Amino acid sequence: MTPRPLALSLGDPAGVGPEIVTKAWRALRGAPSPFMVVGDALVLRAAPGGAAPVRVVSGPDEAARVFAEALPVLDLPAAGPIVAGQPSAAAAPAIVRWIETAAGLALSGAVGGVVTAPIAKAPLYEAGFQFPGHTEFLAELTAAGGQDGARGPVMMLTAADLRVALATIHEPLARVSSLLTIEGIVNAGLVTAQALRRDFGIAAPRLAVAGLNPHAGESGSIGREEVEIVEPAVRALRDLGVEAFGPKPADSLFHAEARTTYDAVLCLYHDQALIPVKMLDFWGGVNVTLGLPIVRTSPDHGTGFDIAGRGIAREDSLIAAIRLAGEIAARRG
Ligand SMILES: NC(=O)C1=CN([C@@H]2O[C@H](COP(=O)(O)OP(=O)(O)OC[C@H]3O[C@@H](n4cnc5c(N)ncnc54)[C@H](O)[C@@H]3O)[C@@H](O)[C@H]2O)C=CC1
Ligand SMILES: NCC(=O)COP(=O)(O)O
Repeated sequence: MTPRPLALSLGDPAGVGPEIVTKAWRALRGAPSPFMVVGDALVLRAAPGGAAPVRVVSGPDEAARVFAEALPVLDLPAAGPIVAGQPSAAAAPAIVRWIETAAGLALSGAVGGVVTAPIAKAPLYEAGFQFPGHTEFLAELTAAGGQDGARGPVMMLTAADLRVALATIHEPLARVSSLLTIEGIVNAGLVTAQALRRDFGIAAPRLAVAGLNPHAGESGSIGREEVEIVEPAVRALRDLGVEAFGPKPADSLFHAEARTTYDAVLCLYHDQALIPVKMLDFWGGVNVTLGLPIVRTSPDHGTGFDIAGRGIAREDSLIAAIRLAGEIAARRG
């Protein structure tokens, strides 16, 4: 039987997306899990790094059939001109439509999941996009879909032996403290534990919870968030059957020995989570959205406008994202 392909939204066509998608197809064309690009065929044909045979397809079934010979694309052209390295708000409606179409195909079960190539937020905001990123947009698009257990979205990044989940995502640092709540941390912990079991096959996941302040607040003398919010949240998670511990000082949570003591860290803000992942393996890192009715992964890097069009972008992180989406889709059956 031909496997259900993944839908891969092309992301910002002026970024590294078209190049890394083309390179990923070359690397994976013989692999068992095919993908179909939802994007612009003309842009893909012009991608740097060596032309790939691009085939316009009518849907996932045809994509799965042609994948070994050609890069399949569901062609939804963007308003031009598309110039590598020069993002434009004119492309925003197409970028958004590619994500919506991929999510719709996943919700209907026509594809096994969604992989998103990077978008830049600024040109989308200029065109009226209302969401901080894919994570929140996909949560909105799939809000009516059925979901067992706790509901996300929770952003997780994985690299090598490290997984980090985020209690807050794209928030200004000055607002993080006021956004942390016991309920929010408990929900993020439940979503993460559930995903570790269901999507990553870890039967009894261990969850370290990071502190916010230096030394995790030093018993309340360097900040009260740990005592008033994080500790009660960890207790509540334990009462709900999650093997959670913390708050742990974040500066000593990420070295190799510490990483053997947990299956994931629940971090309290964006850079606390993403810096260790990108330090450990920038090229192999993957962004996964947890707690949605669909599977969604993405490379850990952004649009790379500074190198777009030069043929030097690395496809490794996108390949890791495609592989992980295929694995999670297979686990979910
Ligand atoms: N999943 C997504 O959609 C993400 C989107 N972004 C967006 O990307 C835009 C640019 O963000 P930056 O902070 O500049 O991060 P970036 O990841 O685009 O670039 C950081 C550095 O990594 C390099 N780089 C990125 N991808 C590469 C690749 N495939 N191969 C070789 N080098 C690569 C770039 O040249 C740059 O030097 C922002 O608008 C941000 O919102 C950022 C992260 C993830
Ligand atoms: N820093 C991660 C990032 O910007 C990706 O966000 P999203 O588009 O996956 O929500």
